[in-house]
Amino acid sequence: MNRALLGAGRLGLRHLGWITAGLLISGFVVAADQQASDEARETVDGLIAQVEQRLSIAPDVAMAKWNSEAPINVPEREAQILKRVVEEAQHQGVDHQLARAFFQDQFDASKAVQKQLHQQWQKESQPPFDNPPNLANDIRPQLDTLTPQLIQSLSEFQTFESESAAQQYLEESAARAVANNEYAEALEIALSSLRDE
Ligand SMILES: O=C(O)C(=O)C[C@]1(C(=O)O)C=C[C@@H](O)C=C1
Repeated sequence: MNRALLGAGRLGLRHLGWITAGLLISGFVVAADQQASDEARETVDGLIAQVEQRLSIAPDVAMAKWNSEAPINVPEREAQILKRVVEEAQHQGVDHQLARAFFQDQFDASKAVQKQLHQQWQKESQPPFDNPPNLANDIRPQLDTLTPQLIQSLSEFQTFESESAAQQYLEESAARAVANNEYAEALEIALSSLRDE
């Protein structure tokens, strides 16, 4: 074998070594990913679905307030919810700072949807709606039902949040949900403290 051939052979072997190492490492990474996200996937998807469900109530809130001309921002109602959130979080062993930040995001997301719709209805000179949903009797009780369910999901999420594979899955799943939601910017707000973890 001449020198050139020998050199090419050595180079080939060296490359083969790197390629094999690369394949092995990526194989481990993929395997680790699957293992972690297998269990976390359901929790993450469940939590995102509940966040979307809560946000899907915001147009009803907007309709009720369009008719009643009540303010979009109601700090005393937010404070009342947050008080229960902190109590329930303590009860379920959820970090109350995360719970507070998460619920504040939900309020901010709802307000973003309400503002967007009110601006749109203003432009369209929308008259009051026929049979609007009732804020006190229908809508707020629906939101109150979701509160402990969201805290339960937050508690499950906390067991995975330090796993990078679960975070990565949350990132992918959240991006997908945002891309498919009519109120993308608001959903982005609603998921922001989870993605910061
Ligand atoms: O209950 C209302 O009035 C709402 O607008 C809903 C909601 C919430 O998401 O829970 C959002 C904004 C308000 O500041 C208070 C509460």
